[in-house]
Amino acid sequence: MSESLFDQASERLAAAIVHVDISEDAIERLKSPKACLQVSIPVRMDDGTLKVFQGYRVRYNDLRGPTKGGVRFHPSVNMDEVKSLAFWMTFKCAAVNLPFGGAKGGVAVDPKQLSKAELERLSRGYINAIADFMGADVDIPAPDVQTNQTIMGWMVDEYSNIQRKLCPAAITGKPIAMGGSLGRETATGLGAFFAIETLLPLLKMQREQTTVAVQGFGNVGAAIADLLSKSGYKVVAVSDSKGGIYAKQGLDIPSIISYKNSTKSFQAVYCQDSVCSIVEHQTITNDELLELDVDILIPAALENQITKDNAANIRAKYIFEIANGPVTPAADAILAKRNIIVFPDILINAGGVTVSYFEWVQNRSGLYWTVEEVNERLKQSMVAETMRIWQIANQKQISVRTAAYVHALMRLNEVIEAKGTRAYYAR
Ligand SMILES: NC(=O)c1ccc[n+]([C@@H]2O[C@H](COP(=O)([O-])OP(=O)(O)OC[C@H]3O[C@@H](n4cnc5c(N)ncnc54)[C@H](O)[C@@H]3O)[C@@H](O)[C@H]2O)c1
Ligand SMILES: N[C@@H](CCC(=O)O)C(=O)O
Repeated sequence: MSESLFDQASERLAAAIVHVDISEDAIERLKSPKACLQVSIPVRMDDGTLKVFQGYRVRYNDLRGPTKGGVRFHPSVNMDEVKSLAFWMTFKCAAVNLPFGGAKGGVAVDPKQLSKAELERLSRGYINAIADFMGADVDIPAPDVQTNQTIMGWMVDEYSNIQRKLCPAAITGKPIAMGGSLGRETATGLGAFFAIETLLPLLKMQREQTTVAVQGFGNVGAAIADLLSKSGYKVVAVSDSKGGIYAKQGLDIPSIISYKNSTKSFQAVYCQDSVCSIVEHQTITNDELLELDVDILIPAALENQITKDNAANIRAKYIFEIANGPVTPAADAILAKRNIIVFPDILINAGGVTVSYFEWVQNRSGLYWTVEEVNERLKQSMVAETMRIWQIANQKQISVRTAAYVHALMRLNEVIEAKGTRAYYAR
């Protein structure tokens, strides 16, 4: 039987616990989710028919604070995936020292097949179905794959209607007009950028000589490609679910973004002469992108992209995981033997949830920050946690991924110890 995504996620914990002085009780607590909810969401479609969608929310662990994590709208969403994503959120929030536990949610749907009105009804229906499971002190949703500010706006409005009061801190990644934080939309990409910039001199690399390929050109993939290319890195390849483009001399990312925004189609980017004329390029498949001979490979789409089947073909020197779970444990082992260093999701993509935390703080204090303040605080956190995890990896001679889990586990263990046995129902 093939390993489930959650089995794969759990392997990360097993690899880390041998390097941490942590009690058996604490390990047991972290092996399974606190609560898993599956809901049916009836939605009236524009043609008058009723369609029922399956929704999920997993609160993995709330030892360090209210659970936190995004909501994904994608046809392949299922309980195993949501549980794994919630597990990663738990370790991510601890790795960057946010006072949150981990959660994740999702709906099995292809949002591109819905009209805007249907999408709004589904988003509101999802919140209606999980309303008793969430709240600013309980569980705080946010954007993830194929959800965005607009959807978060509908969701927080629905939750506030149910509670009969404004509840801005119950959901992050909202429109600015509804209490969203400046800088949240680009935060995941910017956080990853700060991590890469921190590591670059340690890896003895220079921006202008560094080639980069980015898989996924959505909220986070486009942002990191843009930041890197504007800072002098040579972004030679980008892709979305339908395929990608490659140019040895580097792509003009701002033009590609503006072209994609105006045509609403990434595919048009590599089919239209106007962009072909900006820089000569060739089209490539996603598989080809992953196997390009580049310095840095950035998977920024979905999980399970680098597996035992293609790990031997990866030619990048470094992999920075912006997607959650893009490299499987079996692939990790193959990459490690080939001296390819993987910088893990729970560190590299933590910028998004970090600025979600800033948004929650701003909502609760009623005092709003400038984008400069947001970005400066994000930078301080990403630089400090990246350095610490890199040091742990070097001191203990372990992978950077295991070091990130060790770092998170030490913080989780502290709170488990501090709470004592009263945290357990059975003694
Ligand atoms: N949005 C956030 O705040 C945030 C924060 C941290 C991590 N992440 C993670 O980053 C990843 C991307 O999230 P996003 O918010 O950018 O989603 P998005 O929906 O905005 O973009 C996803 C992109 O991936 C592409 N894609 C989908 N399947 C693909 C495939 N098989 N091959 C290549 N490209 C494919 C899509 O076409 C799209 O360009 C996810 O793993 C998500 O969990 C997101
Ligand atoms: N979905 C994002 C952001 C979560 C949040 O902001 O709560 C993640 O995977 O980190």
